[in-house]
Amino acid sequence: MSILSTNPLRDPQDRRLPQIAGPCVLVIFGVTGDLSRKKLMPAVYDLANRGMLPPGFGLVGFARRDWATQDFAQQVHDAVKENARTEFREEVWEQLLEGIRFVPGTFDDDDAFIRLRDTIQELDNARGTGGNHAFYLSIPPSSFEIVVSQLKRHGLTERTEHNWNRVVIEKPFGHDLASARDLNEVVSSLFDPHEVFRIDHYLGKETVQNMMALRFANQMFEPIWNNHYVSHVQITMAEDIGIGGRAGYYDGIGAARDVIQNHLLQLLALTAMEEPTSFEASQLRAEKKKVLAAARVPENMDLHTARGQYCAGWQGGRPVKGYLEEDGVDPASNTETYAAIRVDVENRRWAGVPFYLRAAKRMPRRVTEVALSFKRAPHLPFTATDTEDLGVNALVMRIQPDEGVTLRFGAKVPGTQMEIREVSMDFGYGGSFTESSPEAYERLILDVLLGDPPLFPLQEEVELSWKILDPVIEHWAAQTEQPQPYVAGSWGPQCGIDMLAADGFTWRRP
Ligand SMILES: NC(=O)C1=CN([C@@H]2O[C@H](COP(=O)(O)OP(=O)(O)OC[C@H]3O[C@@H](n4cnc5c(N)ncnc54)[C@H](OP(=O)(O)O)[C@@H]3O)[C@@H](O)[C@H]2O)C=CC1
Ligand SMILES: O=C1O[C@H](COP(=O)(O)O)[C@@H](O)[C@H](O)[C@H]1O
Repeated sequence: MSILSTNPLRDPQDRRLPQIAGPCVLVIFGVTGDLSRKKLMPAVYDLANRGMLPPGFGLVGFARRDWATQDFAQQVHDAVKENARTEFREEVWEQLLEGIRFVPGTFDDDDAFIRLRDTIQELDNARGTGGNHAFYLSIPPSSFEIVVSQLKRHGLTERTEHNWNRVVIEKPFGHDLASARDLNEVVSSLFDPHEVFRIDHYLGKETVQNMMALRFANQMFEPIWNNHYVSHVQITMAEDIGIGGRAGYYDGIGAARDVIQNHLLQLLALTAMEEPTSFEASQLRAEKKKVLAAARVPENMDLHTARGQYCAGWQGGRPVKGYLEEDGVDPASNTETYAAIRVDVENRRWAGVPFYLRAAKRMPRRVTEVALSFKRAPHLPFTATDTEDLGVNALVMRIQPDEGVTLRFGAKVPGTQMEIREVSMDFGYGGSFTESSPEAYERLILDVLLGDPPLFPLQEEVELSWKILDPVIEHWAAQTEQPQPYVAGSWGPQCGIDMLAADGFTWRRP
């Protein structure tokens, strides 16, 4: 019996549910890595549990550990038990298990790719996949090219009109504009554009998709969504964690390339774009592209950018025990773990409204939000004392972890005086919906298997984002001093505070 037909989590009559993927094999390169363990394998299980995967689904792991399929299956099982969103059901697991295989090898090992091809063929036959394959590259960006070339070399990119082969590439796509173009040249020589899925998992988040619902399904926000009313926008992605065991990837990449180039600029694009004519991939991407093409960091980068590196504290006036002592980090590394930039969107709607983007590790708490701060009312018929605690009006889209939307405004404090104080009106997912949000990777993996592209950035978006960021990275690379230290658990270095103060603003403390 299929997972679908036994699944209590799925109501087959519900027309709003996304389609179910057809028979296929998903190959994950880098299955022993952090992302695969925490997100990808649990997402595959959750999809199976929700009835979104077909009975003929196969999962192949590729990594350099000398594992047998049982070892890999155990790894998937543990990852699922630890990180899946839905309850563990033995019958779902058993059915998934039948399609699980493991291929040990390194990316430059031709024999390993021959074994991979044989394994996929065996699964194609056993599971009736019709020769449909998705190759997920959850690997260091420096290995994207070699893996894609190996797929081609071993005939794994061949398709007919009856089957499909798709490649899923994790971010960051390149480390600057030139390398993104080089990588794209390799990828597009082997895959057609509609076969390439560049993942930016922020686009798979419910709350990020809700930004479009909030803006375009309602009448009341649009009239104030422009430079007549908005004074500035703050986009924050703060993480309380450090780099964990990911020094090999993170050191040399840093916060700006890791998340500003992709997640935060995508959030900016969704905040600033015009209404798309539909949510078809081409329309949505066209609007995002216009924003990214109009966005730039102002020229004075000493003033309008800031970078920092976390430390544990200070001793004798010097920072101690921080990022530089993490396992695998170059002790002289100038990689930033805090990055903040001002971006101006040079078009009629946003002229004069700075967008401030900040991303950092080892902040006081994990929070991602997009906050629009509004201008003050042109006239206040109150005394200055009445409005001492008024603050500025703000609309905050809380992306995570406390998902929802907050509106901040002034209200009269009960009593005989006309005293105004800042208050909040909150929408929270937990309180308003009984439906649970799928994890971003669940949605995105399903979209890959369905061949549904709107939530995947195009190469042009990737290039436009590098065009915005490259001058900043070049500016920082030319600096002789280290990124400014900040104590882990604080809201970042002084230069970040100064960056906003120069424009007369302060960072929100979410
Ligand atoms: N971790 C996260 O939270 C996120 C990560 N990403 C992106 O996902 C990708 C993977 O990240 P992450 O999982 O953190 O990285 P990890 O360093 O944790 O994992 C990398 C994986 O690649 C394998 N690998 C590396 N080199 C080779 C090689 N030469 N041959 C075979 N296998 C190899 C590793 O195998 P082995 O175990 O043998 O070393 C490991 O399985 C990156 O592009 C990253 O930007 C995106 C969003 C979030
Ligand atoms: O892309 C990345 O995102 C994670 C954070 O993801 P989130 O969904 O938990 O916000 C970040 O830790 C990692 O450095 C980065 O590569």
